[in-house]
Amino acid sequence: MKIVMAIIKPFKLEEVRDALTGIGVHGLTVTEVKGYGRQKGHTEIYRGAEYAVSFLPKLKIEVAVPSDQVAKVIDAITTSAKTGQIGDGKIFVYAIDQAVRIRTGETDADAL
Ligand SMILES: Nc1ncnc2c1ncn2[C@@H]1O[C@H](COP(=O)(O)OP(=O)(O)OP(=O)(O)O)[C@@H](O)[C@H]1O
Repeated sequence: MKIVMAIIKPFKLEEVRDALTGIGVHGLTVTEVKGYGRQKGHTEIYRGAEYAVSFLPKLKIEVAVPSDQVAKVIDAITTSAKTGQIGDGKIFVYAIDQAVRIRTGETDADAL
């Protein structure tokens, strides 16, 4: 199993969620975060205004999926979160050892 973690522009959340639902992803976690990428010192448009970038609001999305679904999830996020402008975000993938559904005690792929 893997966690696919994506940092996206906040206004892209609905599109990304719809794309993930469309490929059968049943759950995700969203966290409000702040960050910057390589454009630091340049500018980025946020809610119609141009900002000199230090830390900009972003959303962090985390999806736990079986390893064989990672490529599909990355593709769905990339396609739905992309504007083509700077600051579109990044995707990081890392391994997880275990998953448990608290209500039933199911584990690993059955718990996702
Ligand atoms: N190396 C990194 N490590 C951790 N988080 C990062 C890293 N790079 C970017 N991020 C996070 O991703 C967000 C979006 O990154 P961003 O798209 O601005 O990266 P970039 O490399 O400048 O790409 P672009 O050229 O598309 O602007 C940042 O605000 C930050 O939260």
